[in-house]
Amino acid sequence: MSYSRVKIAARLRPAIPGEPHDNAIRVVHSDSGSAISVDNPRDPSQTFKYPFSSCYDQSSTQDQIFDRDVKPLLDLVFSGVTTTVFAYGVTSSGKTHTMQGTAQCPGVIPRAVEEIFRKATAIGFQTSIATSYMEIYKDEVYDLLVDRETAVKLPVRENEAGQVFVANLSTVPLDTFQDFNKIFGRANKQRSVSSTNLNSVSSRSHAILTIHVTVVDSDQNLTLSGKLNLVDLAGSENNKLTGNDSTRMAESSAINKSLSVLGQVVHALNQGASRIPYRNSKLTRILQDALGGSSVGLLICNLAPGTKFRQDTLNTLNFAVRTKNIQNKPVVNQQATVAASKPLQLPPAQPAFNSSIPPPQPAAAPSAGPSRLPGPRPSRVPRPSAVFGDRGSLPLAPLPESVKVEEKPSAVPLHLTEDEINARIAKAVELEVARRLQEERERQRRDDEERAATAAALVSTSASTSSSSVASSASASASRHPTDGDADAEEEEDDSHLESLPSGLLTPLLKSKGHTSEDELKRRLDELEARFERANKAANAAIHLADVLSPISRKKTGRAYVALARSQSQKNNLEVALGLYRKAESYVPDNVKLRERIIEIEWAVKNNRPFNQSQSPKKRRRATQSKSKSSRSRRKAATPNPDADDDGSGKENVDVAAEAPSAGKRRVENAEAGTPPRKRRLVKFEEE
Ligand SMILES: Nc1ncnc2c1ncn2[C@@H]1O[C@H](COP(=O)(O)OP(=O)(O)OP(=O)(O)O)[C@@H](O)[C@H]1O
Repeated sequence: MSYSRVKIAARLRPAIPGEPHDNAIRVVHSDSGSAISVDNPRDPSQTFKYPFSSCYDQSSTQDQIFDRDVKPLLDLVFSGVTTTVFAYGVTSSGKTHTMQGTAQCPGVIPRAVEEIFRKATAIGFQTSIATSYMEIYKDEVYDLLVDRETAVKLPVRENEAGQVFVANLSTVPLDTFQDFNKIFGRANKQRSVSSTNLNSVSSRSHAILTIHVTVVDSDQNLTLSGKLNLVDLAGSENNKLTGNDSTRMAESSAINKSLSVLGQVVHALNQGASRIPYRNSKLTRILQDALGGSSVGLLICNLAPGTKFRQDTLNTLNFAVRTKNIQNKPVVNQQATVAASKPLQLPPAQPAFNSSIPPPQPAAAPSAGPSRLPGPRPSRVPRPSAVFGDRGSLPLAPLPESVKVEEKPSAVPLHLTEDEINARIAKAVELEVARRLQEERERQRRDDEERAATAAALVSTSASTSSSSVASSASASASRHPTDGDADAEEEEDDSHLESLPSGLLTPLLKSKGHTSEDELKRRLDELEARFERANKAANAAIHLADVLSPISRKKTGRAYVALARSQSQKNNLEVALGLYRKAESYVPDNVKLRERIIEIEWAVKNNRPFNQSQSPKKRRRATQSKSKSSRSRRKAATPNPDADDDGSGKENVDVAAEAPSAGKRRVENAEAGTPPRKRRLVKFEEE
């Protein structure tokens, strides 16, 4: 199988009037290539370098980007390959400017369509061009080629071949570039935009324009169906900077959520995960083909200049680095051309985005004919191809080796008998029923996931009185690592992301609300594990529950076990506590403090010694506060407290590993000696 990686182009926009600008983000060119250079926010003497094959600086022009990175892809479209160009970046970084541009400085979209018309004329073969245009606004899909007033939410569906398509999306045949300009201009007025502090015309939706190109070689009896998807993503937003009101906030949260899922998809693809969470948002579902599918991809990373945008820039660049590794398996969509025959009325089940559409009407001689909008939706029923004169074989661009040629069955069956037609209708009905069942299953799955997320939160509530501080410490920790980028941080924030958890698994944890007794918590945790074991057995798999929970759920489950363990150790049931701490460790294996606690209790059990439980969280907090007042009083306040790490909430046991790895190492070493680990550790603290 041949692969094609997503190509990356980075573009830094100039500062716009009134915007403070500095040199924190730069484009550098050297003998080894070009790169984006960003000062390290924590240490300005250091810089991060992101090398990409195309880096455009603030003086770059629209035609430079088009000529160098987009134009070469158009040959592929004429060869029957789906190609996707998407602009990604924080709000106001120049995505719409790059993709749409202005009348004076047209962007990638008008340039690409103009070039497609030019090529269509030049190749001298029967070529038809059509367009569809949709926006994803608050995770709903709308057709931008119909009147806004009458536009309805469009469902995203999958056909029997597993191809995702937007049902009822109109596809408008185009005769000339001028036709396109009119339609595109009108549609853009319908796109959802608003003014924010960062951008007076900020896009509030993701816009996906598709140009369908169908080339017919009647001599070879071949029809090639290529597509160019041009995607202007909405920008990720920091609500503090944008000054969003409640409506904008709702839009912003939908934008950020879908971009977060995009990050998760890219992350999962890079990890080679068995399940890629395409279905978690409409954006990723629709872009599925461009991300690890059969499309050739170009990601344009738009960057805004200056220190103000530095963190966003790092996030964008980290996303680009991950996207660079995605491998697509491009295919040529070709099918045998069929002679004209009586059109057959079949239910519209043709994918609108991810697979070839039926050939639209052949392009007529250029004319400034009336626009097809807002007339009735064009039919999506396959149209017969016309027969053309002898022109030899198609002068197609040589295909890269990575592109696989895929024969598709003819779009229009010939000479069907009535029985055959009935059989097809029956099949279509069956498919529709199957689709509805699938939708129902999908709905149930989503419900289960929501319940699972609630259950995980319930575990947390039961286990910890200060779980919110865990969340804030987790997010603080994420923000402390600028190069970690958006995808990881977002993944951590998404509590409900329980990847391959068998459905209904966490249901027992939902049974009662409010206060959960220790016994009840224990019972539910046992039930949770037992159910998982059963599911595991049924699936003949040897997977541990911890392996399938999301990081957040793992932490929460670990925390629940820590709470139980702590309670047992307070009652001096050390062996039981030890077992529970070990359970907790299986969910958070990297936690240094938890490991240390286990060693301490093991030591106490082995030597038949009591184990001294910690102070209450309040006391410990007070002790910590007084610590900061003076180093002298700190020594007194921190009276040798063997449990200083454990406030009973279990929270510290799941978040500190990254903070104190060296301390943890030191303590483990101590534990191997013959004296109680606590005392030795305290000596160490005194020494410090
Ligand atoms: N290369 C450029 N040269 C000149 N001006 C630019 C350039 N790129 C962007 N701009 C200007 O910056 C502003 C923001 O650009 P644009 O609207 O394209 O951002 P965006 O990333 O699409 O934002 P949003 O996500 O909020 O829609 C606009 O005023 C635009 O004209």
